[in-house]
Amino acid sequence: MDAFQDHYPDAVAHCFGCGRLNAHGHQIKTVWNGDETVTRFTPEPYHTAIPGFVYGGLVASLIDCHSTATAAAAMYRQDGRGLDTLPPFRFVTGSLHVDYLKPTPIDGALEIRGRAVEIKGRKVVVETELRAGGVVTARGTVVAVQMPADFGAAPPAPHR
Ligand SMILES: CCCCC/C=C\C/C=C\C/C=C\C/C=C\CCCC(=O)SCCNC(=O)CCNC(=O)[C@H](O)C(C)(C)COP(=O)(O)OP(=O)(O)OC[C@H]1O[C@@H](n2cnc3c(N)ncnc32)[C@H](O)[C@@H]1OP(=O)(O)O
Repeated sequence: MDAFQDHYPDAVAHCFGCGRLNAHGHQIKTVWNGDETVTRFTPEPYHTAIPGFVYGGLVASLIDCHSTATAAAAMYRQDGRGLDTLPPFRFVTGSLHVDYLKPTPIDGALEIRGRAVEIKGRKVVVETELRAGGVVTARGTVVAVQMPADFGAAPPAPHR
């Protein structure tokens, strides 16, 4: 199944967390599962905080990009539009809040699930949980805001 990020136009596909054109990034892939969205990501040994556990910044960035993708997808779904239709909805992070509930083990796949809980004007609030081995280890809230027209005016980053 196509992931949301597969539909991002090239000009906005360089994000470290979710850009398919960023060879050094996470390149997360998010899909619908009913009313929720799901991303799976397997951390590498170099994503370590304390040996055996995932660096909190990685957890935050997974929640961040999963949630901005969820915001865009929720807006398309609300408008009854396909992901390839124009004009594209482009979201950036206005606010990212993460509660680290338990240490996140590094030895296995992480599952990130999100839900749009508010859509108002250009703003979507997304609540997201990250699980390791079925246990919720972090919970996040993201306020995603549709990009102002001038935000993406810079040329694409050179990393491919
Ligand atoms: C399913 C997809 C298919 C295809 C999609 C197609 C295209 C999508 C393409 C690409 C996606 C784009 C890029 C990749 C995605 C994500 C990247 C990952 C995330 C990041 O790495 S991204 C970098 C970090 N990010 C920034 O660099 C933002 C810097 N910042 C700003 O550029 C402005 O600050 C901005 C734009 C955020 C707001 O500015 P603004 O002037 O537009 O805001 P404005 O005042 O109009 O507010 C409007 C409503 O948002 C609320 N609001 C605003 N800010 C808030 C905050 N901080 N906290 C709580 N609520 C907030 C207001 O309260 C109001 O809500 P209300 O109406 O309810 O009062």
